[in-house]
Formats: sequence, C-alpha cells, structure tokens
Amino acid sequence: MSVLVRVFKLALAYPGRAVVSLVMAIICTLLVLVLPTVTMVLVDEVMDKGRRDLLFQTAAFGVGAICLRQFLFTLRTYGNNALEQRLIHDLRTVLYNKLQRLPIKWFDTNSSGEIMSRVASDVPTTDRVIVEAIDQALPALIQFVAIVCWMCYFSWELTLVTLAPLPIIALITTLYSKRAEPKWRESSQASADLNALLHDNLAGIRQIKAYTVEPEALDRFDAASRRVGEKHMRVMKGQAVVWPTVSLLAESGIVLMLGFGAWWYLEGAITKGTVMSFLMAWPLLFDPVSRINTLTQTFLGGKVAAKRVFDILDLPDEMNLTEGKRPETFTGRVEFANAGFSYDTDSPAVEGISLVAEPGMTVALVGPTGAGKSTVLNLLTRFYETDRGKILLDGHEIESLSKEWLRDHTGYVTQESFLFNSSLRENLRLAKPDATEDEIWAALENANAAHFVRELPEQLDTVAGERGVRFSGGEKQRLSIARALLKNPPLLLLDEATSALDNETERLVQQALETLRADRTSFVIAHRLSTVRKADLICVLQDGKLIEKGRHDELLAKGGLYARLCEASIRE
Ligand SMILES: Nc1ncnc2c1ncn2[C@@H]1O[C@H](COP(=O)(O)OP(=O)(O)OP(=O)(O)O)[C@@H](O)[C@H]1O
Repeated sequence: MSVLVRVFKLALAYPGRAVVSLVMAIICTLLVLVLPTVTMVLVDEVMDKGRRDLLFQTAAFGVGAICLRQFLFTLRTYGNNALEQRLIHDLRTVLYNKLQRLPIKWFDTNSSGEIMSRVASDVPTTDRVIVEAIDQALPALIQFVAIVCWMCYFSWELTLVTLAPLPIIALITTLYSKRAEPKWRESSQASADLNALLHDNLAGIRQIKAYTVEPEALDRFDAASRRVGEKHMRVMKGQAVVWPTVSLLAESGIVLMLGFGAWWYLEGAITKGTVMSFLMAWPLLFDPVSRINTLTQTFLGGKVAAKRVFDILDLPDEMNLTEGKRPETFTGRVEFANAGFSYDTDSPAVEGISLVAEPGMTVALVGPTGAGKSTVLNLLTRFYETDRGKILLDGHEIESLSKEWLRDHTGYVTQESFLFNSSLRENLRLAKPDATEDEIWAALENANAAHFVRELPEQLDTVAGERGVRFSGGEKQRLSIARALLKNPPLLLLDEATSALDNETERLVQQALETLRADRTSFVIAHRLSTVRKADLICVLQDGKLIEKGRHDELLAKGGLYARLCEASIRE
C-alpha cells in the first residue's frame, strides 16, 4: 500500500471531524466565486445597463459572502488544529506502544536520539499531511475545478487561453517531486543523526568533561549540524529554481488572458464584464497553483517521515509478549539444556550451557569479564532468545511461555542500576504498583537502604533525577535491590547487584539477600567471590562456555579456573 494512502487511513479514526472540516473548506471555496460574479453583474448590468435596482442587493450579497467565508475560516482553523492534535496523539501513542513491544535486540542497533526524532518530529510531520490535504489540497483542487467550470460557463475559449501554461507546470512539478524525494529523505536522516549525537553527548556529558574533550565533541556536533544545513540546502536549491519558474508560467496566463480578452471584446465575441470578472477570478485560479509549492513540501516531507514511522510500526513484536502459556504455579526450577546464543556476530556469546537449578537453589555465575554471564541472565528474562538448545522452567520450554508471565515471576537487578526521574515511591512501585508504604519500607530495610531514604527531607517523595543522578552508585544499587525485593518473585536474578557497595554495606545487604534467597531460585553474578561461596551451585564460564560447575569446596579442590580466580581475589 502506498505510504500516503496509509497516512490518509489514519484520518478514518475521526470521520466526522474530517468530513465537517472538508465540507466547510468546500463551502469557503465555493464562496470565492461570489466576488467575480458580483463584479460581472455590477459591470454588465448596473454600470453598462443602468440597473440601479440591482446595486444594493448585489453589493450586500458580496459582503455577506465574504463575512460567511471568514466566519467558516475561523471554525475551520480551530477544527483542523483539534483534529491534527488528536491524530498526532494517536500516532505518537501507537508508536510508543510499538516501541515497548520491540525486542531489546532492536534497541542495540537503533540509537535513542534517532528513535526520539521519529516520535517527536516524524509523527507531527506525518499527520500534517492529512490536515493539509483536508484544509489545503482538496479545497485548492475544488477551487481550481470550480473556477475553471465557472470560467468555461462564460467563455471556454478565454478559459483555454488562461490555462495554456498548465501542462508545463504539471510536468515540472511531477519531475521535481520525483527528484526531490530522496533529497528529503537524506535531509530527514541528517536531522535524526544530529538528534542521536546530541542525545549521546548529553548522556555522556560527564565523560566529555572528565576527559576534557569538549572541543572534539563540539567539532562532531558542528559537522553533524553542518550536514543538516547542507542536506536541507540541497532540497531548497531545487525549490529556489522550480517555484519561481512555476509562478512565472502561471502569471504568463494572465497576460495571455488579457490580450485575447481585449481582442475578443473588440471583436464583440465577449462582454467587458466577462473580461473584468476573469481578471477578478484569475488570482483565485492562481491561488491553488501557488499552493503547490508548500503542499509539495508538506507531502514529500510527510511521505518520508511517514515511511520512517511505518518502518517501526511494521516490525514484528517480541515473540509471545502477552500470548503464550501462563502456568498456574511456578516452583522455580530452571534447566539450561545445551543452550547457546549469538548477538549479531559470528562467534557465540554463550554456547552449550547445561545446568539445573532446583527450586530454592542459588546458582552463582562466575568467570572473567566478557565470559557470557550477563548473557545467561538475558536469556532467562528473554531479552534475547536462545539460538540453540533449550531453557526449561518447571519443564515448560521458555519460548512457549508468555513473556509477561515470565517477567512477572522474575526480579532482575541489572548491572547498571537505573532509576527513573520520578519519586522514589514511584520508582519502587514499578515492581508492585499496589505496594503499601509498609511494604516499601520493609523492602528498603532488607536492602539496607531505609536509613538513607529516611534522612532525605522528602523521603519517598524525593525525585531521583535523570537516571537516578541524585544518588550514589551504592545507593542506587540498594534501591534497585529494594525494588526487586518488593516484587517478591520466585526467580531472582542479580547481576553484580552489590558491586558498588563498600565491604561492610555489602555484608549487610548480602545477609538480607541470603534470607530472601532461601525460598526462591536465584542466579547471582558477582566478581567478588566472597559473595558467591555459599551458593548451592557455582558455574564458571569462560569464552561463553560453562567449563566448571560445583560447590565452592569442590571447585577449589579441582584447582581449575575457579580456584585461580579465588586465589586472585584473596590476593586483592
Ligand atoms: N548487546 C550486545 N551486542 C553484541 N555483543 C554483546 C552484547 N552484549 C554483550 N555482548 C558480547 O557478548 C559477550 C558476553 O558478554 P556478557 O555481557 O554476557 O559478559 P559478562 O561475562 O557478563 O561480562 P562482565 O563480567 O564484564 O559483565 C562479550 O563478548 C560481549 O562483548
């Protein structure tokens, strides 16, 4: 389906508003015919034939038509803006909802700044097409056809002369649109790239300052901004030549019309009033032609923007996001059977992982950096899907389960503690929207976070700042743990959850976690091996492979990688 047809289908959500707006536009358009008609009657009947009786009523008719037209214009402006805002809201919400349903993998290759530019800028540009079509393009077309019919009624010969330049205008406009579309696309992409860079630089402003690379960052921004200007100018260069040419051709029609009009009047073929009224009608005929410029820009820009929006909307959702099995109970038994996965590279991030976590067990994942520990947890939450082998939860293949169900039963503390820029209460209630104040404080106590939250002047109402910037790394980690604990899930995943805590605080948080881990299955990643030695099963990963597994003492006795890691950790 053509992109523009798909855009117009969006208006079907508001058929009433669209039709009312279109009808008002048509009435306004038809009212423009009143003025040339009034001119013809005043010249031919009142002035030439001395029909004084027609003077007042003809003038009053003209004024009445103008007033009605302006009144309808006011209603149209308001109505169209309301329609546009509704359309923008709808498409923006649909797009945002779609973004939430896309797999994490998609976000690995699409920058936040670029995505933001699609939501914030491409959506309004797309919807502008609908409003412009209803408010400008269709009325312009109707006005053009109505004026041509009106002119033909009085003199088809003079009409033909007036319209003589039209085929050349149509040809130029069509050729220009075809050539301009790829340039619009490039211009739009350059703006999105600039947004992406800005977003990236703002997120990394601390790093930029710390490494004093402000001049380099400015250079990159300067180059990206310059590219936006250059791409925009490539679009504008064509326009600067095409539209004056179109105007020139259109205006040549008036000279032709006046020349032939005067000649045929002298020949007695037409009246003076007809020539005068054609002169009055000419700007009304030219008006739709002059709108081709802005309309072409809106439509080309809208088409490019709509394609960028629809490209996202057409992506497949995450598999089994809401569909899939929802077992009544979940004991917490997890089995990896020869599971493997590759990010978009040739070498697998993890392969041949086989392990069983019985309900209530704590499984520790250890190994050097980049060994694939976080990837194992990502497969358990199904942020990524296994390519090979299976993961079974209580015997159910993980792919067959609803992701919503799976994530409802999982508490995940990620390596990077993230807090939203809202109150602590809201941040914690993400895990359990109906959590009571007592439950929130209990979770904070268990995560060893209650005392510092209590000392804050606004306590749970304190706003965390962007990405939780108002809290230290250790505080954020404890708040993230509290959030996971509030959920009280049967499966707990902790990825370096206590790495930013000092030894004493970590000991306290570990104690709390140990109590909580007692009746749930937990997967724990920790570099500090002291935090995993009590685990029921320790899995040692290296280069994506599970090379050792067992309890602390067994692995120490084995004298393999785990023993070496422990030795190194003691030396530290
Ligand atoms: N989103 C991603 N896209 C592509 N490759 C990735 C992605 N995330 C991780 N990797 C790669 O997969 C491999 C395993 O990464 P993973 O994060 O699982 O290791 P890890 O053992 O948790 O490391 P660390 O202890 O440093 O956190 C690494 O080589 C890493 O570069």
